[in-house]
Amino acid sequence: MSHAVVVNDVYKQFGKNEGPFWKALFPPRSSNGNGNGKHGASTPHSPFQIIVAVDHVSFTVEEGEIFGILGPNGGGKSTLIRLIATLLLPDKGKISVFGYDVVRQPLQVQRLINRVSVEASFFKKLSPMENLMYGARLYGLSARETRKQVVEILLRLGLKERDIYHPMEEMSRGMQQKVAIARALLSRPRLLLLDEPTTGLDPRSKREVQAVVRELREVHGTTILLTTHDMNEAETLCDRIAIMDSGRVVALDTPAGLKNRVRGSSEASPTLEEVFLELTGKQLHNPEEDEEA
Ligand SMILES: Nc1ncnc2c1ncn2[C@@H]1O[C@H](COP(=O)(O)OP(=O)(O)OP(=O)(O)O)[C@@H](O)[C@H]1O
Repeated sequence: MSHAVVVNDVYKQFGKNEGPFWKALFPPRSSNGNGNGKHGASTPHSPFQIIVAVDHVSFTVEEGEIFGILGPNGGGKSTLIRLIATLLLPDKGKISVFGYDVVRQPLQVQRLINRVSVEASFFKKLSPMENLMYGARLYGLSARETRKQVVEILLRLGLKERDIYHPMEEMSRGMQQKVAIARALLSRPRLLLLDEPTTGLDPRSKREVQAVVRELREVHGTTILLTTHDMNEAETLCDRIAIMDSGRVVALDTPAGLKNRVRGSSEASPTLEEVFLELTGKQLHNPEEDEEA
């Protein structure tokens, strides 16, 4: 197997301006002015807060693997995906996708990947078919072939035939998420980046999306890198899981390997939830539970 993604000692921070711009021009003498090196730190008088989103992360994803990044809100998962997708530049470290460097060879990388995120944008007055035909033109695909493919993919993802021709604004978020996945599949990416692909979906839609992810790997050998808050999803879908917390990878292993690490003397197999708690000392916060409550 060859490497699909190599992430080597990658670091990314964001600076958040917390006050009027002129304060940044006259930092108080007593502070260092930028809170550098500290996680989410700011000095008492500093208008800037430095947030370390990705903190010296390294891992490798093999071709054909389903690799999960599991972690709580703000853990750095989306930033990592956006770095791999060439949408952000790393401050330090190197990332390559099928041997191409994301900073020096972004076009080559972009031809091989596609990304689905929760904030996927569509022309809401247009139907899934119209949106996907528009996307297909951007990818340079033929209209006739694409029309057939769009129907096939959307039905496979659980949409009804009539939904394919209705305005997107009349669709649930779950259905829109499926259309976003369908759009990404049109370009037949070698690497599919799925940023929380099933967040907000009902259990049935979740299963449909997960089945398509598995099928993509089985039938087309697509490499899939996904982020999730969902322990069950990570366990059922992923060959390996990197647990990310506060920008760092705190563990990386197969689901079984992760469980073995914290098995201890007890015979019972721990849940991944328990593994997360053991490794980070925190509960994994799941926003969907809040929504459901
Ligand atoms: N463009 C940005 N500007 C400033 N801070 C940012 C930016 N993008 C992300 N951050 C911060 O970086 C940290 C990591 O965010 P990120 O979105 O990568 O986490 P996440 O694990 O994907 O969380 P979530 O599940 O909520 O999306 C957070 O503290 C976030 O507020």
